Amino acid sequence: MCKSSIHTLLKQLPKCEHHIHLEGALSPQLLFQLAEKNTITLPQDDEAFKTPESLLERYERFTSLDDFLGYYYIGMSALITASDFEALAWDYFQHASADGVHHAEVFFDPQAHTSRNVAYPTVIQGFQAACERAEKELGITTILTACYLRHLPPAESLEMFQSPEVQESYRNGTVKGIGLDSSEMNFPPHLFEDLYRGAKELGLRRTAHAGEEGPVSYISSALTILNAERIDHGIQLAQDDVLLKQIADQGTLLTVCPLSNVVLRCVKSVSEVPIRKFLDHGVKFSLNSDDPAYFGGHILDNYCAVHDAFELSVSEWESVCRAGIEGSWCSEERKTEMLVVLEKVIREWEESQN
Ligand code: HPA
Ligand SMILES: [Zn+2]
Repeated sequence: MCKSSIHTLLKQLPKCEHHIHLEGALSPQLLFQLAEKNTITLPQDDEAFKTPESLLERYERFTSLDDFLGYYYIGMSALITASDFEALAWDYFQHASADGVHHAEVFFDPQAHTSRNVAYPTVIQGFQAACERAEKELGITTILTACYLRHLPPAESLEMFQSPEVQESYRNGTVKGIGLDSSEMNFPPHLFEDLYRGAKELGLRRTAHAGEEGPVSYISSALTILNAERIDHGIQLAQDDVLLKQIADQGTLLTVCPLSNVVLRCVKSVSEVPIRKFLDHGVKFSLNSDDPAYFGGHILDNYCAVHDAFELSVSEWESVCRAGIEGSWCSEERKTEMLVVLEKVIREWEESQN
C-alpha cells in the first residue's frame, strides 16, 4: 500500500470494536478443523459444506440476514470444548490487534450453545481465557456481552438470564452487558422488556440490534422500552429525521457495520450506508465488522471501505474514533489512555504530511 495512503492512517488509529459476534469470527478453516476434531457431521445435502473453499464461496451469495443466520448456526455446531471457544476468540483478537483495535466489546450467543448441550460455563471459560490472553499479550482490553436470540420465545431468554450460572457470570463481572440479536423482522424489541428490566436492575450495560433489516420503529422502542444504551446497526435511522435528531442530541452511539450491510443486502453498496448523513447531523457511530469470517472483512476493511466510499477528512476520522472511545463501556482511565494515543497518531500523521 502506498505510504501516503490514508489507509495507513486508518490502520494506526486506536480503534474500539463494539459489534463483533465471536461466533461470526469462525473461519471456514477453523470450522472444518473443529468439526473433524469433534466428529461433528456438517450437512451432507448442501454442496457448500464440501470444503472450506466452497463454504467461503457460498458466503459471497447471502440473500438476507436469515440466509446468513442459517450458516452461522450450523457453523457454530463445531464448537464443543472450552479450548474451541478459546481458539475462536484468540483468532479474532489476533486479527483485531493487527488492525489496530485497542479495546473490544465482544458479543456471544449463549442460547445457541446451551441448546446444543454445551454448558454455559464451558463457553465462558474459553472466551474468558482468550480475553485474558488478549489483555496480557496484545494489550487489548475486552468486555464480554451476552446476546439473547430474538427468534426464540422471550420466556426462554428470561429463563437463561435467570439461571444460576448466568447470574454468577454477571455477579462476578465476567459478562458485563446484554444484547439482542438474530432474525429481526417480526421480533420487535418490546417482546424482551422483562429481560432488559432485569439487566438494568443488575446494573448491566445494554445494547440491542435494531434497524438493520427491521423498521426504524424498532430503534425507538429499543431505546424507550428496553432502555438500550446503544443501538447495533441502526442504519434505518436515516428514514426518520425526528428520531435522528433526538439520537444525535442524546449522544446515543450506533455500532454500524458497513460490509455486513452490503453482504446481507440491507444496502446495495457501502455508499448507501448513511455515513455522510450521520456525520452531518452529529449522530455518533463506531465502525465494526459484525461477523468478520462471513462478511469478507475485519474492522480495518470496514474503515477502508467507508473511506473509499465517503472520503472522510482526517478530522472526521478523528471524531469517529473519539466517538468510539467515548462510547465504550471501559473505565474512564482506559478511555483517557486511548484518547492520548489518538491525539498522538493524528499529530504525527499531520506532521508527516507537511
Ligand atoms: O448481523 C446480525 N444481525 C442479527 N443477528 C446476528 N447474529 C450475528 N450477526 C448478526
Ligand atoms: Zn450483529
